[in-house]
Amino acid sequence: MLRIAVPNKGSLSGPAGEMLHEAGYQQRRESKELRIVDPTNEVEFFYLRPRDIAIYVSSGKLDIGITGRDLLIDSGADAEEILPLGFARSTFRFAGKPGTANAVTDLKGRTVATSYEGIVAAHLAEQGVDASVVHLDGAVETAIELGVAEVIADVVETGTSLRNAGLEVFGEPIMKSEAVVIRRSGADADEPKVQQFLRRLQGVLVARTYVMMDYDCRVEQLEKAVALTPGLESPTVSPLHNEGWVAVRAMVPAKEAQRIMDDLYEIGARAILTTAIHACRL
Ligand SMILES: Nc1ncnc2c1ncn2[C@@H]1O[C@H](COP(=O)(O)OP(=O)(O)OP(=O)(O)O)[C@@H](O)[C@H]1O
Ligand SMILES: O=P(O)(O)OC[C@H]1O[C@H](OP(=O)(O)OP(=O)(O)O)[C@H](O)[C@@H]1O
Ligand SMILES: [Mg+2]
Repeated sequence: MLRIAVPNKGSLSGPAGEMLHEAGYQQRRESKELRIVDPTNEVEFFYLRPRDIAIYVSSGKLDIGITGRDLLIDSGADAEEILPLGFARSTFRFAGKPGTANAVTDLKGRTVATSYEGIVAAHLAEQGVDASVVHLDGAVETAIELGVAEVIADVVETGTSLRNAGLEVFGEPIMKSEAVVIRRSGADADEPKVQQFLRRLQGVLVARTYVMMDYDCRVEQLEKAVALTPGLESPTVSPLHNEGWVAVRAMVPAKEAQRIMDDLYEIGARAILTTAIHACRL
């Protein structure tokens, strides 16, 4: 049975559960449940604190985990990312009151508050900057107002939390993060159960980002039309009863679907339809 760690709280928890559900896995019904077995798919899910997931996975007791790239790196655990999942996207940055600093090199001798001590200490060392790091569990934006630190390093998504605290980012982004699937470093990459799990999640990612497009066009326009909708492999082209016409079917990126429909119409394609993809194996 495959043993998988899933975030039990925070920004990662809801979207991770939704993705697993879309991939056909049974998920817990109550937020207090700490583990469940999905007997049909022969998987056991452990609902753990996102911060602890890399540690459990690196111990080898759990095969796979879903966590944030920033949390994985911060933990220093011996685990590696095997599939990015596209949600909980964030950037990790320094911030302070306007005018406090312009670059990481300005932090020499100063104090930085963060919940991600591992990332910050490593970044400061890499840049050769000698600064102190204070660990706080969360809401680090308030640390400056209350005099615990002059600078913070935190997750930024919309920037609302920083603005509300009267803070501004400075320096280069320290890292970009998103939810990722992890496993123990060097674990068997070809394990069939792991591969099947990854294919299912990849199927969800594709189903979320692509739509199926169908249209009819005249044979003379086919090459131009296919250039607009090349599909992932190659589009399906079928003859129509009306001579000189063909029906074309191809997957297209959902974000570009309306523009592609306009372009297809321009070159004479008609009956252009898009439909959602519910599941997929590439
Ligand atoms: N506002 C946000 N937008 C996008 N991703 C976020 C946001 N806040 C945190 N994350 C991401 O979520 C992960 C942190 O999850 P975690 O559950 O520890 O924190 P949280 O979502 O802030 O919840 P908590 O209330 O427990 O602090 C990290 O990968 C981080 O990059
Ligand atoms: O740029 P924004 O869109 O404002 O998002 C970033 C904020 O979201 C997270 O905080 P959270 O609400 O999880 O609280 P925490 O600081 O206690 O983790 C993060 O720590 C930032 O404070
Ligand atoms: Mg948080």
